[in-house]
Amino acid sequence: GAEWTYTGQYGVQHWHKQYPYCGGVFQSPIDLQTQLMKYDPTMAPIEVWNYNLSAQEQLTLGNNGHAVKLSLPSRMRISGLPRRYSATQLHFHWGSPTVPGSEHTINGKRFAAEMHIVHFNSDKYANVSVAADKSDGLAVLAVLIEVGEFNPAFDHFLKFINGIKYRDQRVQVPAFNVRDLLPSQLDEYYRYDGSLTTPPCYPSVLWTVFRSPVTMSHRQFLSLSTALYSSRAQESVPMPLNGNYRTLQKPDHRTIMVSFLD
Ligand SMILES: NS(=O)(=O)c1c(F)c(F)c(S(=O)(=O)CCO)c(N[C@H]2CCc3ccccc32)c1F
Ligand SMILES: [Zn+2]
Repeated sequence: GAEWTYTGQYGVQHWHKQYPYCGGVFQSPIDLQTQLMKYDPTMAPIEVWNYNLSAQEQLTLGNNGHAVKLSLPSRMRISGLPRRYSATQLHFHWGSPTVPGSEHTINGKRFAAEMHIVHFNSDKYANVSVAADKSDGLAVLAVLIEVGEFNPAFDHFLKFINGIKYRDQRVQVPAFNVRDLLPSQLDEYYRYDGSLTTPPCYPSVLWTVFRSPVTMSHRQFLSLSTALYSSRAQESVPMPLNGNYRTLQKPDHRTIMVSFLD
């Protein structure tokens, strides 16, 4: 898309000049603070459907200059939300090898990285582009990532990451069981109304942030946080892609619903 970055003259504090919603209300990410939380016993465990893709199928892994993005088939769905949502893509936010870079924080704790699986309200809208600016358009599953145990599920695409080092590069990768990227427990999560965390920052996202983080090994994390550039291959000055997380936004008197009672 048009020029925007995370730092410098087109960085997060400047987005609102070209993308007015970025200066609006109900923005994401936010700090998930205990004092804003309210237990909601009606929030059912998240259920995923058709996440177990076969290796015969291929997915597009791409570097769009802002994040590493994996395309997903719309038959992948989630339920346990007010409506049914179909997947469109997943992507990651990270810091650097030494600086954590999750987007959401929990009582001020920032995690090493964060994965987002973007879904759109397929009951109501034909595709994600039509849904993206509708208040009931999108639902994103957010998974916090810590450095720890090796996680074979991440290698399904990390092993191809050197094929998309530069902006606009894409490769086809064999599909896999995307459920393996999620925490084992899908019943404990935070829920709030927010926005895209990148321009155009539409306030159209029902956020579900799982309480349990997942892990990847230090080697896997180094690969994610050091392999990519936000610049194109032919550009003379390569710009490393890291720190692609937005600053924390105001709670704007929002309540964070939680599905657990501790
Ligand atoms: N953190 S996040 O989940 O809010 C989020 C991103 F962080 C992100 F990078 C992207 S993007 O499409 O890769 C690049 C910017 O549009 C999207 N893509 C969204 C933005 C608008 C749009 C329109 C069609 C398909 C996907 C998206 C996104 F929803
Ligand atoms: Zn994201």
